[in-house]
Amino acid sequence: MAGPRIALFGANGQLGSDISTLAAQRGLDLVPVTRAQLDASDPTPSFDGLAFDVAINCVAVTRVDDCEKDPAPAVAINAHFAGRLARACAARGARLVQVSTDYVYGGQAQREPLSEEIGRAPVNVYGATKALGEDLARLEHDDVIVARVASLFGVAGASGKGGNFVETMLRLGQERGRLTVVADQMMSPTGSWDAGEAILDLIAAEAPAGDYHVVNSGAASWWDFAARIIERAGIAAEVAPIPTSDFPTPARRPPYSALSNAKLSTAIGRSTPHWTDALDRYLRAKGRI
Ligand SMILES: NC(=O)C1=CN([C@@H]2O[C@H](COP(=O)(O)OP(=O)(O)OC[C@H]3O[C@@H](n4cnc5c(N)ncnc54)[C@H](OP(=O)(O)O)[C@@H]3O)[C@@H](O)[C@H]2O)C=CC1
Ligand SMILES: Cc1cn([C@H]2C[C@H](O)[C@@H](COP(=O)(O)OP(=O)(O)O[C@H]3O[C@@H](C)C(=O)[C@@H](O)[C@H]3O)O2)c(=O)[nH]c1=O
Repeated sequence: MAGPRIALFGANGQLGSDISTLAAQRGLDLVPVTRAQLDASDPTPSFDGLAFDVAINCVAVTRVDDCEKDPAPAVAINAHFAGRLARACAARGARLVQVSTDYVYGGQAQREPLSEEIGRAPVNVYGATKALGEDLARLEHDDVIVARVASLFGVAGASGKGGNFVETMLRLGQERGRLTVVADQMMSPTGSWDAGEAILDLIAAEAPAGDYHVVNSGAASWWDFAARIIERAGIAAEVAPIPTSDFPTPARRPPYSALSNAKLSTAIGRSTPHWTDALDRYLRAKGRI
């Protein structure tokens, strides 16, 4: 076993399961922590018996519309648990990698890839609770890396969502033959495998504490993303672009949350693959191409 001992909270999730696999491949000393061992909604969670040098927090409530309808679980898990874990890290002198989201943005005017310098402006409860989680973690501890990932797709699928956008598009494309997808929301599609690689690289590089946009290269609208998924999987379905006003949802989505990953590239000494490359690897892993 090499390097620091890493405790991975949310180890069974979409991102967590890829990080577990990657850590095993790299021969890292990783301790998976799952819901069965620790309930993140507990106001007094016990971290007793857990020894680690770095914690990665992949725990979250990820159903964006549910957060809007009932904020309480997201406030407890996305926000307060991050603060509680940060306090436990501070007590141990351990670094915290707090996984966050592009949905901390959305209210800003800028329409070019956002750097870490721009102010956060969430437009929904999920994003607001993730932003609060970042803040509470930093209040409790100096040594926090906030790793903002986005629009994740990984082979396990998000356990909270019961899948991911790629699987939804593949299913709807086969069932309906015609999809309508919003073309006026720009973001950074990101394979959870590549996000996991970059997070482990940040840890290995002992990158300075602070915020990092941990995303694949390139930006896309959800329509661009859907059209590419359907085309690469060879599904005979039309993908029609629509405005957000034609797809009402309980929670607003950011009109623009494409992220610049230049700071990440500098920190880990490489750029991340383009999202189309990550999508091809995902579809291959799923036996779709
Ligand atoms: N999915 C996405 O598109 C994006 C996700 N993110 C962020 O990435 C991170 C990982 O998300 P992802 O892997 O996709 O999502 P998942 O829903 O797959 O993972 C969430 C994890 O949180 C765990 N969890 C939820 N509630 C509790 C609880 N009460 N106690 C203990 N564990 C709990 C889940 O456990 P269990 O497996 O037992 O349910 C799961 O392991 C999160 O921080 C999320 O906010 C950011 C941008 C995009
Ligand atoms: C299924 C579907 C969705 N859409 C729209 C709705 C929405 O605006 C957009 C994205 O859809 P979803 O609801 O699947 O995505 P959403 O749950 O908003 O995804 C977000 O999840 C959280 C956890 C994050 O942190 C974000 O980075 C982001 O990945 O696509 C269509 O236009 N047509 C469709 O058929």
